[in-house]
Amino acid sequence: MSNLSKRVNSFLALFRKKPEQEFNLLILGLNHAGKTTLAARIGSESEEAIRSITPTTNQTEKHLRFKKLKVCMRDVSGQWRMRQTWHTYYQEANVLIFVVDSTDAFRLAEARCELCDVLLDERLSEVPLLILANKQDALGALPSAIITDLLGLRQLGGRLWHIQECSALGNDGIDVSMKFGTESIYISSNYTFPMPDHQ
Ligand SMILES: Nc1nc2c(ncn2[C@@H]2O[C@H](COP(=O)(O)OP(=O)(O)OP(=O)(O)O)[C@@H](O)[C@H]2O)c(=O)[nH]1
Ligand SMILES: [Mg+2]
Repeated sequence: MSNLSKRVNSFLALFRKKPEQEFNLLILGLNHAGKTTLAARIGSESEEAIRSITPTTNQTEKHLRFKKLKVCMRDVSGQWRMRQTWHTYYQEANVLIFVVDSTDAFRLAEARCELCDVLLDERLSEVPLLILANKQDALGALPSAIITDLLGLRQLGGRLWHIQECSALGNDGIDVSMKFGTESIYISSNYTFPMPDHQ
C-alpha cells in the first residue's frame, strides 16, 4: 500500500464507527436475596414472570440497553455450593451488584463473609460496588444504615460503592440503583460518551 493510501485510510478510520462497548453487571448475593427478581425487573419482564421466579441453577445472561449503555447482566446462583463458581465471572465485571435480603438479619453475617471474599479478589479491586438492601417492602426490613454497619461497608476504603434500599418485587428503588450503576460505569471506564440524563 502506498504512503498516500495509508494516510487516506487512517484519515477515514477516524470517521468509522467504533463497535459499541458492552458493559458487564455481575449480580451476586446469597441464595434467596432476590437477584433473579432484580434482573427480571431491570429487564422489564412481565409481573407474572417476576412473581414466578424459582431458585437459579444455571447462570443467566441478559443483554439489554440501559440509559443508552449496552449492558450484559449476569445473574448467578447464590446457593452455597455454587458460590465457588462466582470467581469465573470476575474478570469481565464492570460493576458488581451485591443483593442482600434486608429482612434476614441472621444471614447478614454470612453475606458479609461472602462479600469480603469477593472483594479480596484482585480482579475486582477497581470495580464499583452497588449493595442493594432488597425486600424493603417486607415487614422487619432493616434500613440501609444498619446494613452498612453489619456488612462493614465503612471499611471499604477507596472503592467506589453505594448502598441503596429497594424492593425488586415491588419495583421500588430500582431506577435510582441503576443510576449509580450507569454513572459508575462512566466514571470507572472513562467512557467518553456524554453522561445520559436519568429521567
Ligand atoms: N417481599 C419481597 N420478596 C422478594 C423481593 N425480591 C425477591 N423476593 C422474593 O424472594 C425470593 C427469592 O428471590 P430470587 O430472585 O429467586 O432470589 P435469588 O437471589 O435469585 O436466589 P438464588 O437464585 O437461589 O440465588 C422469591 O420468592 C422472590 O419473590 C422483594 O423485593 N420483596
Ligand atoms: Mg436466582
